[in-house]
Amino acid sequence: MTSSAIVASGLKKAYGDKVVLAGIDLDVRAGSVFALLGPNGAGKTTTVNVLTTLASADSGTVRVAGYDIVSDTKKVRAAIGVTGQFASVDELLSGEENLQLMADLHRLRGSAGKRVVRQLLKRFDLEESAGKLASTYSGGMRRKLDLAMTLVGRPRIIFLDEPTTGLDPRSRRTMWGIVRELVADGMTILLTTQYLEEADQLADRIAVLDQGLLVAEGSPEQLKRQIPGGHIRLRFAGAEQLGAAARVLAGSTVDLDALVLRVPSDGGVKSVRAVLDRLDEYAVDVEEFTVHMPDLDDVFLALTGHSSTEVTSR
Ligand SMILES: Nc1ncnc2c1ncn2[C@@H]1O[C@H](COP(=O)(O)OP(=O)(O)OP(=O)(O)O)[C@@H](O)[C@H]1O
Repeated sequence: MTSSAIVASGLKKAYGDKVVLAGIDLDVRAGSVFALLGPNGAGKTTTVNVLTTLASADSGTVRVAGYDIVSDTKKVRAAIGVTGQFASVDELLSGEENLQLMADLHRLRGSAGKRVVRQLLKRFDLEESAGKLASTYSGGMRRKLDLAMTLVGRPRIIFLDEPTTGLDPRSRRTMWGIVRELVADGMTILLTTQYLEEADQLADRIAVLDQGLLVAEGSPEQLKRQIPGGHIRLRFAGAEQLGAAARVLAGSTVDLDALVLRVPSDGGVKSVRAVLDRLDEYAVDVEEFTVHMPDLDDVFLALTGHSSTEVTSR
């Protein structure tokens, strides 16, 4: 039997006239990663704030770790960890001091506290910088420290609000590795993200949030099936070259005005090479070449009929 770590039903919230959550239902299985995917302003942070008891909903019910967030707030708080977009790291303390502070807050006294701090510094590869002020840390290090601080309390459920926004690709991959380890340890993770790739990489289930409503929910595979695949975009110097390319590349679509040809592709080296080889074989010259993988915009266009940046008034 699988149990639910988070169950939300009919969540609504408005700030004045502005409806931010318009009736959200969620069911997050224990031990899984659930991604809430949406553009800026979709309501991701507000959802996390409500689920973590930081903000109250206007209506709807939520149970987290089996407890009602309104009548059992303390028990909910004891079961969860929250890592936000604006880290709770104290810049004027060292990494080690920040962790020690959390250990003190969780009443892990003496050697027990020191042991936890040491273990977390090691696990997050922060030992070398343990004594340095957090203000000197890079964005990636700060996120790691923030997450490490969350883990001091041994939460069963972790909320990660945009854990990799603003990080370079390498730090992003490190963070993904950490998330996978946490799940392997049996934790439940609800993360919010603006990146389809991140949700795809990490999540068992993805819910797409658009203007306070869930417009789709499913496994990454189910969701991607609804989205047009990747393609290679080729731009030519003239209509003649464009026409020649269109004749030799099966399944391509022509944009005559832009002198552009779109060729369906998974973006992999093999399929890219096959396209270039074919053009070479027929001596067709290409002006510009880009590989396009589906992103949040493609998801939104496919699911909602509008782009992720297009704001419509409710
Ligand atoms: N305290 C508040 N008062 C008024 N409006 C708010 C408040 N908090 C959020 N909003 C509005 O609610 C909407 C949703 O915000 P929210 O932060 O939940 O979105 P988000 O999906 O997390 O976006 P982001 O990626 O930018 O954090 C936005 O239009 C925002 O301006």
